[in-house]
Amino acid sequence: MQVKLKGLGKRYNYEWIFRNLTYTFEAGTAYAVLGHNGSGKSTLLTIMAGHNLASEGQLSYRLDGKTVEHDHVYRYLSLTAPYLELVEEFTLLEMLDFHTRFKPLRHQLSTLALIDRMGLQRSKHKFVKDFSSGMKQRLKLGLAIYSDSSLLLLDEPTTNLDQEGVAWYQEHVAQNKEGRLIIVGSNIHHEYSFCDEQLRISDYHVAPRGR
Ligand SMILES: Nc1ncnc2c1ncn2[C@@H]1O[C@H](COP(=O)(O)OP(=O)(O)OP(=O)(O)O)[C@@H](O)[C@H]1O
Repeated sequence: MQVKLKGLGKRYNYEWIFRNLTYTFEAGTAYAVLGHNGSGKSTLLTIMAGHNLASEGQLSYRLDGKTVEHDHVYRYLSLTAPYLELVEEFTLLEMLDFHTRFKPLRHQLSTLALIDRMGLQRSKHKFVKDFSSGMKQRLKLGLAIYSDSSLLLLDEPTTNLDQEGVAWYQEHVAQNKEGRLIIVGSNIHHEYSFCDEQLRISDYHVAPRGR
């Protein structure tokens, strides 16, 4: 998937978060969207995912040389972010069965094989609400990384992960990078060290009047 942003801007009420963002994210490349807390990384990722609307400018998506309509982009993307909720009332197996009904896994991976890859074999029948915060994060990442998507959006991907979890994330994202557009919203080096390109959202901030 290729995503082109042309003159993109986002404003909440009277506050411009970023403006004049013209940039092309190329297929098969991993990008880090960098910036301090509150700089607009999540806002940009949610706009690209179609969960949020830009205030000005255009976005366009292309896959294998064909334009993808905005209404269809959700079919080709997977996203993980701290604000996204899992279905707490499901067991792990139920959660995966539910998810894969809408979004199949890469390379026809079975749900049991995904559980193995997430290292959650002993928690198959555990309710998601009883998972630790690190287990929940691993599950969210597993679902995003292993969904059959050409656009993978990872917002603060190692939130709640310990050192072993971070190593797990790095290994699995590297193994599933090829051929995909990956965009990581982050300000922690170990989350985006595998990325090929960097975009600083602060380059698109608007100086307050009078400065
Ligand atoms: N729904 C909203 N309504 C009003 N303002 C919002 C809304 N969502 C985000 N903002 C504001 O937009 C700015 C950018 O927020 P955003 O969450 O995109 O930043 P971020 O770079 O992802 O931050 P962090 O690193 O803390 O996650 C902040 O000033 C935030 O308060």
